[in-house]
Amino acid sequence: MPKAVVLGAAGRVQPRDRDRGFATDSTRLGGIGQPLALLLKANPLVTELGLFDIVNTPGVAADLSHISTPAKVEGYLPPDDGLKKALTGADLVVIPAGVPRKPGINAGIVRDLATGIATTAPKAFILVISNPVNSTVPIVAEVLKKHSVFDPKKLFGVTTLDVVRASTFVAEILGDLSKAPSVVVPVVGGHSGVTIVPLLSQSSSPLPASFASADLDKLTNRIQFGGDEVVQAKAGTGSATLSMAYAGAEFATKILKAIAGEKGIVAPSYVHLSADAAGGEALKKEIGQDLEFFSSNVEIGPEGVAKIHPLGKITEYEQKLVKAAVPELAGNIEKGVNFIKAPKL
Ligand SMILES: NC(=O)C1=CN([C@@H]2O[C@H](COP(=O)(O)OP(=O)(O)OC[C@H]3O[C@@H](n4cnc5c(N)ncnc54)[C@H](O)[C@@H]3O)[C@@H](O)[C@H]2O)C=CC1
Ligand SMILES: O=C([O-])CC(=O)C(=O)O
Repeated sequence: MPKAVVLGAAGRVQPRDRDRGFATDSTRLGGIGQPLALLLKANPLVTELGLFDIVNTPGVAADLSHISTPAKVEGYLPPDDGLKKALTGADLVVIPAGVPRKPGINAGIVRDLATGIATTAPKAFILVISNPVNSTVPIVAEVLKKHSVFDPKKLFGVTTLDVVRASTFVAEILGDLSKAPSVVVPVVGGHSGVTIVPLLSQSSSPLPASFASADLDKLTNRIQFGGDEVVQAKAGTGSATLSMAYAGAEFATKILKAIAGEKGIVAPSYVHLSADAAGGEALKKEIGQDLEFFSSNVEIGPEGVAKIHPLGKITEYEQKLVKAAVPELAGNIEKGVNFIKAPKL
């Protein structure tokens, strides 16, 4: 009977919130939280759906509650212990709260929400969407460690949008978008720029033989900087929201299936490398550095991470991409850790 909770679920920012720094434009489409909550409400595996935000959740919850699917929906605001009420009994907590491209603000928001999870739902699976994921996931881990409730098997940075983009772009190149749902391309590393490493040589649908190295550069760059493509098209009013909601719901569904006992659930995710001692250590050897977090294909069971898969056979080109990603990731992880451990430094 899984209860899913979305922290940052209201999405549509009111003009008055501009003064509080939550958005620069009230005409923006309205965030990840709302469409993600819609997709979770539509998922029959969810029996309870808790929505928390600093604005609008009662309205969003009332609206969603009329949809004829099993989940009972409740919306909560900060007054009267709203966060605690939203998190009570949560099996799965998804965090899209924050502001696009404002890493400093997001760090504080994620820290505070993680504190709520540590005290109210320490056994829940935690799915972090708020950017920069490479740093916000270590922030959540440090908060949980401080409260002595850190379970590395249950903390996930959501990198699914990179995987979704890679599938779509490869299907486009193959000239057959109907293949997009079935093309599988592992994307490893982290979730920003050069830390995003698509392993196109492992694509389930091989690229055309005519694919030149310049084409490979172009495709790799498009996957790494897909977020910029959307930011530019939205002309300053926000970043990817609908595709992220789709990706977030897809990953959440995998977790819900794993909780329900389904076997063989594998997805790339940014996880703590101690989550599975054997797999994590082997992965550290492959990437040549003792990183605390890295995204790779992860097998998920009812207790969380069951196995972290190795990168496997990768090309020289991909090895170079991994080499470029590692130092950047190390810096991002350190920033997140220091935000909690040494906030004044
Ligand atoms: N992991 C990924 O692949 C992606 C991550 N993102 C990130 O997701 C985050 C959200 O993006 P959008 O939905 O477009 O932003 P948005 O500004 O439209 O929505 C964020 C929501 O968070 C809420 N919020 C702010 N402070 C809060 C708090 N303390 N507690 C609860 N809710 C709070 C806001 O009221 C708003 O409803 C950003 O950090 C963005 O960069 C965006 C796209 C992809
Ligand atoms: O680029 C951004 O700001 C949002 C994001 O993470 C993405 O679209 O992948």
